[in-house]
Amino acid sequence: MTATDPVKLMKQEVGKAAALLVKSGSIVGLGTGSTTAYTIQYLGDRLKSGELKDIVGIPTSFQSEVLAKEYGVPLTTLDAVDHIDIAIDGADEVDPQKNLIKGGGAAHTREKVVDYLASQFVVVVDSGKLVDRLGSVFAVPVEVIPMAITPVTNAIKQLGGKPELRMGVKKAGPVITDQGNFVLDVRFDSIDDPVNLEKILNNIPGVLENGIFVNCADVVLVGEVVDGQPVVRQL
Ligand SMILES: O=C(CO)[C@H](O)[C@H](O)COP(=O)(O)O
Repeated sequence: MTATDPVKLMKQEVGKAAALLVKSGSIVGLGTGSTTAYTIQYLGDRLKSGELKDIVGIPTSFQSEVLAKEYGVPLTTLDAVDHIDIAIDGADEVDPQKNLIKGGGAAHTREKVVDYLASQFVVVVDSGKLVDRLGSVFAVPVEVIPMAITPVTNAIKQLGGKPELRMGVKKAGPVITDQGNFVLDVRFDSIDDPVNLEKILNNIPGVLENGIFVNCADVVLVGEVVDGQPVVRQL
């Protein structure tokens, strides 16, 4: 089925383009979000047609696990493999140095584990995700263990951030991550040094992981619509 909404169309094309990069016999990191949902679907299609064989996926969330099962992509765990050949994952912001903000789906902790382990990390985004500077549009998601939410909130305010507890949709109360934690979405006036900010945030006791991904992406595929037609280019 082909999407008609332009953003969905971009996500579909770029998700499919990334699925075509996967070779038979690969161990594949399966990202989270609406773009990688298309990747997982196309991986399943390629497996069903016999064009692709013997791949196993490592999911980065319950969402990607459920989708992989739905589309027939066999799964494994990090305990059973010694490497990941390729990881394909979305992002909420991408800067010109290929630094990312991730975690729109509150999956950034598992995503960071899988994406950093991969020999090749391919990012799939629609063109609306490209920014000159991280933090321009999207807040930085920070996963926090629940008992530390107050001191972590205070520490982030001391750093000049504006934290907001992420609330559930169709669920009363805060979002609970796949690990059972809370997420603070933190706005900063300007992120001048993402490398340093990533470390500083992770050094606050009670923080599990934040959504700044630096020096990690190998390839960024960008979906665009040109003259009404979806095209994919490499950043
Ligand atoms: O980081 C993520 C989930 O934690 C997603 O990859 C990111 O939010 C992009 O999602 P989408 O493809 O739906 O725009």
